[in-house]
Amino acid sequence: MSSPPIQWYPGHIAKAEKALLEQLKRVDVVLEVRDARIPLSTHHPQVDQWIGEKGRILVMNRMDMIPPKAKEQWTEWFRDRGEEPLFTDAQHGKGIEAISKAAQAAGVKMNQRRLDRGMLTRPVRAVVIGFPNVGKSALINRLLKKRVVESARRAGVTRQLRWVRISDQIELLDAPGVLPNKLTNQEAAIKLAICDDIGEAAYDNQRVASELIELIRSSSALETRYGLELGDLTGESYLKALAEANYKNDAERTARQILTDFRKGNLGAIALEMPPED
Ligand SMILES: Nc1nc2c(ncn2[C@@H]2O[C@H](COP(=O)(O)OP(=O)(O)OP(=O)(O)O)[C@@H](O)[C@H]2O)c(=O)[nH]1
Repeated sequence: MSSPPIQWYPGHIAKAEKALLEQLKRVDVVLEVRDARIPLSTHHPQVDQWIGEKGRILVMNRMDMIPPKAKEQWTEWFRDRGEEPLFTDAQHGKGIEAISKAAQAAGVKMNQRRLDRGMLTRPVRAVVIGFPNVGKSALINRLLKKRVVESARRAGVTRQLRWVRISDQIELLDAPGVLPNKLTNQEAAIKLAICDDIGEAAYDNQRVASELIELIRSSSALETRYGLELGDLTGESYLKALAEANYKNDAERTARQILTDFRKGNLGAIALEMPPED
């Protein structure tokens, strides 16, 4: 199919990047949130450079949306690279305690360095960052144990700065940092669009749904949900066939339905990315 590439608007990128750097300047520790369904595509190539020497906690959110096996394999893959991913389900409040503990541990290290330099100790300062809609606000609310940050299904609802206390030892910026994405890698852009992690980019639902069909073809999720065999059909042909069978030939409505079903978990727990072979 020859629809235009998925793009974000350059003005947004410059503005988002500036806001993000302002937030990062103020903190000791960064909670980097990724979507567990697509841990690589929700990794921003510049994030390591932006975080620099600060502590980083790697949060894999939406763990409820991937099979336990995928979680195990990703954990092993990241550990082989010296990283410890912490899996959360911010919607239902799972795995949150481990995040607070990790932030606290980072604070202990920071305060040891301060004491070594003859300075007073203070609470560790942290910020949650990640792509649009990965669950940053939901995570902040869970860390605070209350709903103070607006958490919405729409991408891009995040606002400005305020410190909130999670405990005696941790202060958190209540507004998450949104990672701007230039979307130069189209394969990643499509996965972000499928997962609704793309913010205000424009894209073609039918193309994105066709790609989703291709990506999940080895599972029986589509047959189970829609009662239509995939067989050897391409994603595009399956979309057409399903539109004809169930949706009065309306391919656009069919595409939106498939995407909504995937995003709501109606197709089951599916990882769209698995650790790459070495
Ligand atoms: N199933 C599931 N849904 C989640 C999880 N975390 C967040 N959500 C849902 O994902 C949607 C987006 O969550 P938000 O917390 O608003 O995401 P955000 O990253 O703050 O979004 P922006 O403000 O747009 O950058 C909401 O509908 C949440 O309820 C999770 O772990 N599992």
